[in-house]
Formats: sequence, C-alpha cells, structure tokens
Amino acid sequence: MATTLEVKDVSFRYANGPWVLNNVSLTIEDGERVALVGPSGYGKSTLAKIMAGYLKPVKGTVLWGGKALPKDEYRPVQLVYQHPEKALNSRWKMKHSLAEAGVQDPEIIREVGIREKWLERWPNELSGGELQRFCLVRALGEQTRILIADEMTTMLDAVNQAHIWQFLLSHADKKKMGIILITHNMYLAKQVATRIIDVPSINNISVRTDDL
Ligand SMILES: Nc1ncnc2c1ncn2[C@@H]1O[C@H](COP(=O)(O)OP(=O)(O)OP(=O)(O)O)[C@@H](O)[C@H]1O
Repeated sequence: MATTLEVKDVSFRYANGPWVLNNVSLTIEDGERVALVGPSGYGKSTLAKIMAGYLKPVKGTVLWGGKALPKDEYRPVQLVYQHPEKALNSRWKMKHSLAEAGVQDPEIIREVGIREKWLERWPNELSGGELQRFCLVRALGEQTRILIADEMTTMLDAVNQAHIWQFLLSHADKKKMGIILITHNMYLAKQVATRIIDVPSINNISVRTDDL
C-alpha cells in the first residue's frame, strides 16, 4: 500500500521563543525524493525532527498513511544528521551500536563501506565520515520508508560523499524508499531529488539575521 507523509499546518517554537515554523504544509509521496533548501534559520532541521517524530508540533499534525506517526514502534521515517558523534553512544563499541539497531546483514555493512576492523573500535577512534556510515546503516532498517538526510555528508570530502550517496541511492532504488534531503548544496539537491522545495516559500516566518 502506498504510504504518504503529510505535514499539515504545522507551527513550532522552542519553549517561548519566536516561531520557527509557521503553518507549514507539505506532502511526500511514497518513494519520492525531495530536497528541502533555503537559508540558515528557516527551520529545515526543526522540520526534519518533526517529520521523524523527535519533536511534537505545537500546532498542526504529521500523518503517515493517514494516521499519527507510530510512537513506540520502529519509526518508518528515519533521520540522519550532520553530527554522527552526537548520534552514537560513546560508551558502546561500534559493533554494539549496530547490534542495538538490529543491523545484522553483512552485505549492507560492506556496501556502505564499513570495514570489519572498525567494528571493534570506540566512536572516538573513527573519523566523522567513518562514523556517519554507521549512523546511516543504523537508520536503514527493513521498515524504513523515508530517510531524511539533514546535511548528512556536509563534513565529508568529495570521494566519501560520492560513495555514501551512490550507496544510498542504489539502496533506495532497491527498497523503493523515499529520501528527504536537506542541503545548502544545490548541485547535490539536483542530483538526488526530483522535487526541490524552497523552505522560505512554505514557512511564513521572518528570520533575524543577528540570531544566526
Ligand atoms: N534546541 C533549540 N532551542 C532553541 N532554539 C533552537 C533550537 N534549535 C534550533 N533553534 C532555533 O530555531 C531556528 C531554526 O533552526 P533550524 O536549525 O531548524 O534551521 P535550519 O534552517 O535548519 O538552519 P541551518 O541551515 O543553519 O541548519 C533558529 O533560529 C535556531 O536558532
């Protein structure tokens, strides 16, 4: 069954701060590849967290297949963001991080470019690019239907960026999985996405540049 992600009239602010999202609506069709672009401060990362179910909208709703996102089950919308060192438990060896997320398939581990010797290491013994491969594979469980890549490869060199994107696009093709890409890199957005959404055009806020 086709499953659509619908963001309906979502508004959000942190505590009593200014509104970061104002009446935002968008729909991502099953298997679609969409890029969210726009200047800093327009709430792209906040919207990503709301779509993945990490933050609750103050107003409005997020629907997955017409229902609320599942809370205590595996989340069909998974998020990988820019800082892998913050997303991984520093007290777990890499093999523990994979096991905890239920990653067992040796093929996917190899394809994403994880070397066997890295499995015995601690997070502080790997580079950002190496750690990011672990975050990505952790997010690609069988039930993932949309992967949100929020500046996922920004800190990587061109070779590593290309490798990770080649892997992810081929995986998404195989699984008919959707991708939401958040980036300041228009070249990458055009390569990956079939639809580009300019966030300022769907989010009616004014951004104070002295806040950035
Ligand atoms: N945890 C937080 N607490 C308070 N304010 C926050 C928090 N996270 C983000 N903000 C504020 O919300 C606004 C939107 O931030 P967000 O990171 O969503 O924007 P963005 O469009 O992703 O920016 P960038 O392109 O720089 O990553 C900013 O003004 C930011 O300072």
